[in-house]
Amino acid sequence: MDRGIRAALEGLGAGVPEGVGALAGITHDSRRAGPGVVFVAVPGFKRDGLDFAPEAVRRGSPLVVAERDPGDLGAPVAVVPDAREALARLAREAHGRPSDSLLVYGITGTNGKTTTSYALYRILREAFGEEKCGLMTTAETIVGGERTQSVRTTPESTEVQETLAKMREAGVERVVMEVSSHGVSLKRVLGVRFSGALFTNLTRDHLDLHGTMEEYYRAKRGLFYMTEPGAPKLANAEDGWGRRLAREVGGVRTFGVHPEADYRVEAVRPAAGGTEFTLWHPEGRIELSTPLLGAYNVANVAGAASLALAAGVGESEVVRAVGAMEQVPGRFERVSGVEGFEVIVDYAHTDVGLRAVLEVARGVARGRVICAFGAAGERDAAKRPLMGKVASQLADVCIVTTDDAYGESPEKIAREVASGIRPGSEARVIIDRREAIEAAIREARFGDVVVIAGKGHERVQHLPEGDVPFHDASVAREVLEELASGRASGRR
Ligand SMILES: CC(=O)N[C@H]1[C@@H](OP(=O)(O)OP(=O)(O)OC[C@H]2O[C@@H](n3ccc(=O)[nH]c3=O)[C@H](O)[C@@H]2O)O[C@H](CO)[C@@H](O)[C@@H]1O[C@H](C)C(=O)N[C@@H](C)C(=O)N[C@H](CCC(=O)O)C(=O)O
Ligand SMILES: Nc1ncnc2c1ncn2[C@@H]1O[C@H](COP(=O)(O)OP(=O)(O)OP(=O)(O)O)[C@@H](O)[C@H]1O
Repeated sequence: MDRGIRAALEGLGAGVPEGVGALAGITHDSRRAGPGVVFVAVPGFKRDGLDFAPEAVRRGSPLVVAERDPGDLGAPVAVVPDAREALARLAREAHGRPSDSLLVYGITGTNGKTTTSYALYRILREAFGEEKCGLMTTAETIVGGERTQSVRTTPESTEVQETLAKMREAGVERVVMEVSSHGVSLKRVLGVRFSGALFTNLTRDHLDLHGTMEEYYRAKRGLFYMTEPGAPKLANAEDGWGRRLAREVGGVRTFGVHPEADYRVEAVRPAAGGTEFTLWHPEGRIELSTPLLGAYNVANVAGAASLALAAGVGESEVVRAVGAMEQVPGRFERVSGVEGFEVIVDYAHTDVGLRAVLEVARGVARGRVICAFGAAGERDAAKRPLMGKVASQLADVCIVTTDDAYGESPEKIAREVASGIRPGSEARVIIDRREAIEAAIREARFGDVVVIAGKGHERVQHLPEGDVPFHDASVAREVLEELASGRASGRR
């Protein structure tokens, strides 16, 4: 590790000053600093990492890497032009360039990244075995079958490289990695060698970071420029940005129901407990049957199948794996109950995601669709009324509640969401998420579908007063149990 870090610093034109002892790690977080651990001071959105350099040095960091030398830190400072880039390059070298020994497939886009990643991971598992495959998504990280919950979609470069190194050491050969636009823009995946890339779609989100859709698109496109020439690259032909990507970047092929798609989807039909469709590919066609519901999941599964075929996986493995796909945590997750209605937990947190899940819910419902949802704080505020509008168009009853408010007022966010609700719709605001879920479930009657949208697999709710444990599916289960026991004892 020491040699790798020194070489990377030299590569950045900084070098390690005389007398610095053995280097044993890299961090951007002073709370993780320690003897031998190099502290990289990143100028953040909220704070300047340099403010924490004295703490890192106190904890034992022998070297600080920063964009300027504030003087007298008590440790030498290596000055670099771009701290995030330095962090990524140092992390890659510190871990011995793990992606050079792996085949890493990056999945990007606004919606569908996690589902597409799980589908591709399932196919690779079928073809190469569980112990040879890894997965990094918003929901989980899986190393050779061992699962841990994720905190972020694409973590900082130190964690990306560390996880890839862990995978390499465990004997993993192929990795599916969900890559967020933050991951590209904030250089979290810089230095990862990608052996395949896929673009799902681009709709309004994260403009708080990117400013414009053009910049947001360019961030996603960045993944394709980091992908090896000649490696399989796929873009969704149903999406205008996807078609643009295919025109702009050499070697990108397209998938979807679009008539000119290279991997063309045809004859989509509902089947018992799922969906069937035909996928034409350059060497023929396959009939796919997936337990997932909805047109958007056809796009997700078709994308994953196309990338797998382009990467050389056999048709029969693709067909078998797609047919055996497991529940993706928090994506159209059915919470079982005995009440004669369905409760669905879904991660939809944009107007597009909400439309997608509510359309499927409408298809499943024999009665009404009841939707409890909210919008996140400190994130692109313009999507809030759009979410209210979509929910009131597609659900019979809307309950606006709190998502992750972070430091923002939940009441203010809810007002902004509710401002988009169509006049005359049946809608309520219940700020407390638990109470909102309870109200939605108590409202349901035989044949109805309750959709609890926004937090999916997540187990923490970020509120102005701090983080609290919260898991939509567990809360829904508790409410259903209360209802069942109340009914058994004659209450209700
Ligand atoms: C906008 C954004 O992405 N912010 C991330 C960024 O924050 P920042 O640069 O503003 O950091 P900061 O808090 O100002 O601190 C500056 C520096 O001081 C350091 N520090 C801070 C405190 C301390 O005690 N000691 C210390 O050394 C920090 O480690 C950091 O390097 O760097 C921090 C350190 O890694 C992240 O925790 C933080 O993610 C926040 C929590 C976050 O919510 N990010 C989301 C928006 C995100 O990244 N989402 C994407 C997209 C998901 C999707 O597609 O929907 C994702 O990939 O997950
Ligand atoms: N291809 C798609 N098009 C539109 N909406 C989709 C698509 N796939 C999934 N969705 C909706 O978006 C939600 C999130 O899906 P998924 O987790 O697969 O996307 P994601 O891109 O990983 O999201 P995030 O970046 O926030 O992690 C789903 O629960 C569903 O409601």
